[in-house]
Amino acid sequence: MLEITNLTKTFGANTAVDNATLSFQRSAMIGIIGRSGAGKSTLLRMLNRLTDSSSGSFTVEGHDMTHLRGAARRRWQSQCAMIFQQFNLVPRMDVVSNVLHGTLNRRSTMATMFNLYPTSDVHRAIEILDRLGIVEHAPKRAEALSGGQQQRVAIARALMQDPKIILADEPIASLDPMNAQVVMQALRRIHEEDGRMVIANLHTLDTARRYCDRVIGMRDGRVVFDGTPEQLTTGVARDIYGAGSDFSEAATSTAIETLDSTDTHAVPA
Ligand SMILES: Nc1ncnc2c1ncn2[C@@H]1O[C@H](COP(=O)(O)OP(=O)(O)OP(=O)(O)O)[C@@H](O)[C@H]1O
Repeated sequence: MLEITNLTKTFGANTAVDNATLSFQRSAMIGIIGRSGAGKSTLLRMLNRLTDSSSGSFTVEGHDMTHLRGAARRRWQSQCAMIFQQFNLVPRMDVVSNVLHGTLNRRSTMATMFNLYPTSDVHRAIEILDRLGIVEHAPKRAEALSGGQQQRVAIARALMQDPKIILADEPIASLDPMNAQVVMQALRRIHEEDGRMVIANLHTLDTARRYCDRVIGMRDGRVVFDGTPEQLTTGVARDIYGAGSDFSEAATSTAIETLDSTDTHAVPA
């Protein structure tokens, strides 16, 4: 369904993504790993058409998306929703209105100016919030929610677009381990239950192994690994991260702890 061919992005003399060629025949949950500056964000931004590529192309179901302009580009952007590390919500606006912003591409300027949403969209927003386990927060300002809850609002906003693909750029990098787990489980469920493709840039190996069907490793702009979580051995990870024999997986890892460890702490009487 998604074919990426020699996709390249240069910034001056710096090649951020270097001839990436990847084939995605069916929907999957995909993790992209690699050290800071490897080109992971730039790759996602090219797919979403937030950034123009310098050369190469990508097609979705045979249609070239690389050179779309204007309304066609905006249509594509609504089919591949993007989620960011910093959630990108409107902090003072209530949760439901933030979610309804996911329909902006479909609404007229007048409707947007006066915050007029069809009742069916409001109902759908509530349903999606319920599915993500945060419906009780619907009337609150986004800024009153925890980081993990805010990221789930951002996922809800993405789902309002009914996207084919969800691109997540470091979706859990700002979250504590428990919230990270909840957000990754939400993304996994969306993939499994809806059949949507999820491509997530992840900064921890254990998260990629645990939640993804396929892992792509990038180093210095190039795709240097493309395989299953089982194939992602410590040796392979060392190559992706360009580390020496002293490489420790823990250095890339924020292993998700369970609440069990905190349960054992005695509570003072
Ligand atoms: N707008 C830009 N202008 C100039 N250089 C850029 C721009 N965006 C990215 N780069 C450069 O492209 C390279 C790849 O950056 P990118 O953000 O894609 O990497 P990354 O793997 O996502 O890293 P991180 O995990 O730190 O976000 C880096 O060298 C970066 O400095």
